[in-house]
Amino acid sequence: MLNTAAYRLSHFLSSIMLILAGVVLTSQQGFASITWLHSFFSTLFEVLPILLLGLGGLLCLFYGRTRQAALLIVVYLSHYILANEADYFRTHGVVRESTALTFHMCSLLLPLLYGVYAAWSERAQLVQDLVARSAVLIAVTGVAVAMARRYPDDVLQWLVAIRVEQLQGPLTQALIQFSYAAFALTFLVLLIQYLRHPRVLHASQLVAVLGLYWMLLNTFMLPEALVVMSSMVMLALIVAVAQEAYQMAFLDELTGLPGRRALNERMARLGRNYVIAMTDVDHFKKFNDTYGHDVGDQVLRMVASQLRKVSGGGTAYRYGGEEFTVLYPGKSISECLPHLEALRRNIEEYRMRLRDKQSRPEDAKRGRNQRGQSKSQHVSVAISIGVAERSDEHRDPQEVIKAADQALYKAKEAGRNRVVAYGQKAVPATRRKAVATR
Ligand SMILES: Nc1nc2c(ncn2[C@@H]2O[C@H](COP(=O)(O)OP(=O)(O)OP(=O)(O)O)[C@@H](O)[C@H]2O)c(=O)[nH]1
Repeated sequence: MLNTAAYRLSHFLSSIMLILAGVVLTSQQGFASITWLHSFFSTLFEVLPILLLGLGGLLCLFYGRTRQAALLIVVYLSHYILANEADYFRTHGVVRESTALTFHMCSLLLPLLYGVYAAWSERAQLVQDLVARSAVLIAVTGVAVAMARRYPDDVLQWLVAIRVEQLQGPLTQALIQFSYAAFALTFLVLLIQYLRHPRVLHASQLVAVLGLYWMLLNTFMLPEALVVMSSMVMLALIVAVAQEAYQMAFLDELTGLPGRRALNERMARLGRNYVIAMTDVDHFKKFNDTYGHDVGDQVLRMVASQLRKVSGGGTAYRYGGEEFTVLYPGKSISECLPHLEALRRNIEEYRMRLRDKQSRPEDAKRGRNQRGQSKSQHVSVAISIGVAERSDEHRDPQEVIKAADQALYKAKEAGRNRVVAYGQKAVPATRRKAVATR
C-alpha cells in the first residue's frame, strides 16, 4: 500500500539542487564566461569523478549500501568510456569511427544497468551482494564489447534502427529509440520504488536518472556536460547515503522527531537560559494492552505530530518510549507555560480514528453494511508535562531534566493530563478521563 504521509520534498531536495547545479555549471552562458571560475571548475572536475568513486564508494560500503556503490561504478565507467570519445571530438573536430557505436551502446546500457542496480535491493551478505553485482556488470559489458568487436556494423544498424516511426521527431533524434525506452522504463521502475518505499536513497536514484539523461543528450554539445553531470549524479547518490546515515543516527524512526542523540547534541550547546519540558503519555500501557502495540505506535505518531507543532520556539525530541522532551532555548518558564498548556489541550482534544484491525469489518459484506454508519472507533489521549528551567539550583541540562522529571511525577500524582512547573504545587483537579472511547 502507498504511504502518502511519508513522501517528502526534503527527500529530493539535495539531489535536485545538485543536478540543477550541474546544468548551470555546464551551460555556456554560466561559468564559462568568468575565466578564473571556469578554470577553477575545470581543474576540479578533472579529478572529481575518480575522487567521488573512491571516497563515495568507501562510504557506501561502510554503510552497507552496495546498491549505491554499484551505481557509482556504472556512472563512472560510462563517463570514462564516453570521455574518451568526447575528448577526441573536441581535439580533432571530428568523431572517431567507433564513436557512434560506443555512444549508442552506452546510451542503452547506462539506463538499463543503472535501473537494474537501483531496483536490486541489498542482500544481508555484503560480499555475496558485491560478487553478484560485479558478475552482472562483467557479463553485460563483456557480451556488449564482444558483439561490438565482432559485428560492429550489424550492431550499429540494430541500435539505430527506427522501430516506431510515430515517435521519431525533432525532440527524439539525439538518442536512439532504445535509449528513450530504457530511460522511461528505468524512471518508471524507480518512481514506483520511491512511491512504495519513500526514502532519500530512492529519491536520489530517481532524480539522478534525469541527470544521466541530460548528460547523454549534451555529451557532444556542451564541453563539460559529461564530467560535470556525472560528478553531480555521483555526488547526489553519495549525499543520499550520508543523509540516511544522519537520519539513522539522529532521527527517531517511529515518529520522525529528533531522537535522544540529537537532544544530547543540542543540550551541549545551550546558553545560560533555557527551559526543558518532559512529557509523558498518560496510561499508555493501558492503551497498548487494550488496543495492541500497533495502535500504541499510532498514538505515539499522533502525539509526535502535535509536539512538532509546539508554539513558542520549542523543539520536540523523542526521549524514549512514550516520553518526549520539549526544549526552549533562551526562554523562561513563565514564557513557555502558555505554549505547553496549549499543546496539552490540543492533544487532549484530538480525536484519533483507529485504523487497526479491530475497527475493520471482518468481511466485505459487513464492510458494505457498516459503510456510512460512522462506526469507526475514535480515541483520545492525554499527556502530562513537567517543566523546569536553568537556575542556580539546576545549573546543567541533566539537572534541569531531573527537575522536570520530578515535576512530571507530580503531574501524574495529581491526576495526570496537566502541566506542572518545578517548584509549583500541582493542584489536584477533577479527574479527567485520559483514555476515552466512543
Ligand atoms: N506501542 C508502543 N509502546 C511503547 C513504545 N515504547 C514504550 N512503549 C510502552 O509504553 C508503556 C509505558 O507504560 P508505563 O511506563 O507503565 O506508563 P503508563 O502506562 O503510560 O502510565 P503513566 O505514565 O503512569 O500514565 C509500556 O507498556 C511500554 O511497553 C513504543 O515505541 N510503541
